[in-house]
Amino acid sequence: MAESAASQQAQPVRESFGSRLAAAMLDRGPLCVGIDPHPQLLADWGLNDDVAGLERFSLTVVEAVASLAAAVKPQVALYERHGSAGMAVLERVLAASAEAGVLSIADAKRGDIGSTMAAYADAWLRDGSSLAADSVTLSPYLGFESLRPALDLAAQYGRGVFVLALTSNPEGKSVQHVGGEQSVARRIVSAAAAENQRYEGVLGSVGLVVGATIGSALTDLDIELGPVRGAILAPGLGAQGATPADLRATFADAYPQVLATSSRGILAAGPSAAALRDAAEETLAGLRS
Ligand SMILES: O=c1ccn([C@@H]2O[C@H](COP(=O)(O)O)[C@@H](O)[C@H]2O)c(=O)[nH]1
Repeated sequence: MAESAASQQAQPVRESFGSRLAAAMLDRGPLCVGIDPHPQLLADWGLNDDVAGLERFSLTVVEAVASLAAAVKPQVALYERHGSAGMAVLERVLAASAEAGVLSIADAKRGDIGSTMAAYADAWLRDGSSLAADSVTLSPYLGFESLRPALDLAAQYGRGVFVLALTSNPEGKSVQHVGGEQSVARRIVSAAAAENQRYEGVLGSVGLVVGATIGSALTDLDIELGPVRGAILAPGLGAQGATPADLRATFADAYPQVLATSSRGILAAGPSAAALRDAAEETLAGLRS
């Protein structure tokens, strides 16, 4: 007899990332603080656009928000632009986040053919890698199945992935909305739901990125997020214009799965750690009300 897809999947041996994230969201609330050390923000904080400025900026954010955010999300591009020394700072930011007890999401948006994907998975998700984060963002536009090495490694190591489904930028529609009733976004959501079947009774390791700015796209494309049984990372709050009310209207019944993420909207309050905390707390209050 043919085995079902779910029973063929490797069974997770560690607590799922979804379950760890759900516990953090229950404890602290549904906020992820993005760590995006843009040159302009470094300047506004009185820091140089160099490796020392990058490190001071990033560790200040971790220290300020680690006890009140469910997760932090360093934007990898803003470390890469400083070369290998910038990536070494990112390693220290990930280590500091783990030490401070806050989950990390490396916003790397990786995606490639399977053989190369295995190397990305090793870098971001394997125990012992200096870049290993609790989770990483992935791009499925070489085909969802090309992400297989990362999907399997995440499950094996109790880590997570967030797959781009409906991104917060206006240009995303030109790819993600294509396909009518079987839109690209809908297929990605279904594939994520199938992956999470390997988990029983808890949120699985595969989350999705669905922007807070997408308006009525879920309804227009007939997409339900509840059956995914994974966390929804929602960027777009704050600097991109979305409000907590938009999040509630957009996600409706799926709102409890949503981890809202804001970077510049909170980071603009720095460099004072107290002011950063206040900004994060104000955002959290809006998400809870
Ligand atoms: O659809 C997406 C996916 C990722 N992002 C990333 O989130 C932050 C948003 O920063 P803000 O300053 O809060 O606008 C940034 O790192 C993006 O690359 C996204 O915005 N939308």
